[in-house]
Amino acid sequence: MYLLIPAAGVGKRMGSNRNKLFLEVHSKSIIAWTLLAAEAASSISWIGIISQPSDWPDFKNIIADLSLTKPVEFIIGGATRQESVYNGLQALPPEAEQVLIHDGARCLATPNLLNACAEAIRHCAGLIAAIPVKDTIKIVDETGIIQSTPDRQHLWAAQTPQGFNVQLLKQCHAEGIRQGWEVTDDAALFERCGIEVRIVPGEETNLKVTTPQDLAIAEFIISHRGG
Ligand SMILES: Nc1ccn([C@@H]2O[C@H](COP(=O)(O)OP(=O)(O)OP(=O)(O)O)[C@@H](O)[C@H]2O)c(=O)n1
Ligand SMILES: C[C@](O)(CO)[C@H](O)COP(=O)(O)O
Repeated sequence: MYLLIPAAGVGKRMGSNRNKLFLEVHSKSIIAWTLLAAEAASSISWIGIISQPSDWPDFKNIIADLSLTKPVEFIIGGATRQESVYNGLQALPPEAEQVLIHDGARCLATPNLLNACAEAIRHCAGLIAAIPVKDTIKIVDETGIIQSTPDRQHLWAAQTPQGFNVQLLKQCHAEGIRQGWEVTDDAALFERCGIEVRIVPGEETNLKVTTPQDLAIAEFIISHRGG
C-alpha cells in the first residue's frame, strides 16, 4: 500500500517557531514516531513525505537514524493541507490504485490501524478512521447563543489514516479546485462529490498533536505503552 504523509505544516496552534513535527515526544521527534508506525505496518510498502524543501535535510537525518527499510520519497508541500495532498497524489507512482493518507502529526496511530485501513480500502472507494464523539456538541451562532444540539449518535471525530481509490481522489481534488472548495480533510472532497466514505474504527489514543497540551498527552501515552 502507498502511504502519503502530509508533513508540510507550520504548527501555528502549537506556537512553535518551526515545523512542529520536529518537536520531541519521549525522546523522538513526532515525525519519527509516525514513520516508525509506517515501518512496522506490514501493509505499507512505499512512503511519500509531503513537506517543505527547507525541512528536507532534517527529515533525511531522522530517516537515516531510524534505518527505515521502506522506500521514502520527498514531495514538495503546498500552502494548505489540501494542496499538500494534491501534490502527493500527483507524485504517486502510476501503478498506485489505492492510497492511505496519514497526518505526520498523528504520531500515535498504531501499525494495526494502518493495516486495518489498508485492508479495508481494497473493498471500498473511500474510508476514514474515526471515533464516536463522547461530548455533547452544541451548534453556536456568532453571538455565542446555542442554536441546537445534534444527536450524538451521528457524530464521529475524523482521524487519519484516510484511504481512497487514487483515480477518484484525484478527480475529487480537481473538482475541489474548480469549485474553490477549502476542506480540512480528503473525505470532505469525496462527500461533496457525492461519493460514499466509510468509517473504520479509529483509536482513542490517535490524537493529532496540535497544541502544547496534545504534546503532553502524547508524551504520557507513549511513555505508558508496553513493548
Ligand atoms: N500546508 C500544509 C499544512 C499542514 N500539513 C500537514 O497536515 C497535517 C495536519 O495539519 P495540522 O495539524 O493542522 O498541522 P499544521 O498546519 O502544522 O498546524 P496549524 O494548523 O496549527 O498551523 C500535519 O501533519 C501537517 O504537517 C501539510 O502537509 N501541509
Ligand atoms: C485530517 C484531520 O487530521 C482529520 O482529523 C484534520 O482534519 C486535519 O486538520 P485540522 O485543521 O487540524 O482539523
